[in-house]
Amino acid sequence: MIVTVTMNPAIDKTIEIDEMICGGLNRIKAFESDAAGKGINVSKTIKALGGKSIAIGFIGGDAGNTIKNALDAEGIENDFVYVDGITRTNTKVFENSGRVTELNEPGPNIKDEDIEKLFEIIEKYASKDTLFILAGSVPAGVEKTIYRDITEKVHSLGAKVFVDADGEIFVRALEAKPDYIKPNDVELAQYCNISGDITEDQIIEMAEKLVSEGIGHVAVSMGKEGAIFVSEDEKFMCKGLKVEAHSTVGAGDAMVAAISYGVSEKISFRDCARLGIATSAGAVMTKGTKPPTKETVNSLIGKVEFK
Ligand SMILES: Nc1ncnc2c1ncn2[C@@H]1O[C@H](COP(=O)(O)OP(=O)(O)O)[C@@H](O)[C@H]1O
Ligand SMILES: O=P(O)(O)OC[C@H]1O[C@](O)(COP(=O)(O)O)[C@@H](O)[C@@H]1O
Repeated sequence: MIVTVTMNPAIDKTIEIDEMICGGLNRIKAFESDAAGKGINVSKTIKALGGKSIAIGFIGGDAGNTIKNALDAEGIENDFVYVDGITRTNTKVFENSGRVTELNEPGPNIKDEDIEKLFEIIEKYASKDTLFILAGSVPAGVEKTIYRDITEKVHSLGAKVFVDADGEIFVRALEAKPDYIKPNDVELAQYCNISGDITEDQIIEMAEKLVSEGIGHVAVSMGKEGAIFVSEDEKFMCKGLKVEAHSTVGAGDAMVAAISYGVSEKISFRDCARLGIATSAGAVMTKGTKPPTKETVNSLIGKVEFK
């Protein structure tokens, strides 16, 4: 069973404009809204791949209900804690040049009692057959150590954990040795205090170090360049696929989803990587924050090359 935990869900509002006029009037050409937030995107992509997951986390207000209704409509099981505040809206501005500007809101205030309820739900699902996906930022009121604490709790119940986060939340999560992580190259560089571009050799070196410290599997995504995958037994790089890019928002979540789905289907790490590259490339081809169809993924998977 896969359980996605989204502390800070969002309605992603994708806006298309010709060119951003900062400090002036911008006319919107087209817009669309999607139920999102990292774990929710993972659940939607797992569904698109033919798998099942349960989406949990905090939702509130009309935006929270919109997210729940969207998941219900897609047949994605969910078990949220309802909070007093309102689930955020994240605005993604697309310009003709392809430049994307993301404006992510902080999210509602979470109370201690909400966190306690979430832990009860988490413990309910935690068993040796569960893979938890802890993904994205955390809203106000939630300590940056929360992913570490959840990882320790569910590890003690035999479950596995996949962390996709950045900054302090990521650093603190590593203390509990998650089984899978997927930083992107920029996040990894930040973690290693590398200013400027991180090289492939530096990524491999750092991923190997993390594995030697007890992180089970490390996938480092590098945008259109592809990704590097390291575990105790294996190390390989996959080139990014050449596709017509519409929106890279959600590409990382698509990779997390594909690897998690692959793990739940007990396929090899190499095949998880192959599926991750194909699914994330497919996600880039969709507009807004939408997963690719299974047909698109199937049409891309044979094109994945290992280096
Ligand atoms: N322009 C692109 N063309 C093809 N694949 C892409 C492109 N951008 C991202 N991807 C795929 O999506 C994966 C995740 O993208 P990345 O931008 O690194 O993640 P994140 O969204 O977490 O920052 C990449 O490893 C790659 O496989
Ligand atoms: O919780 P955060 O870090 O603010 O990120 C949330 C945002 O990231 C996304 O999940 C997309 O993430 P990726 O592009 O990394 O896959 C959006 O749908 C959402 O608005």
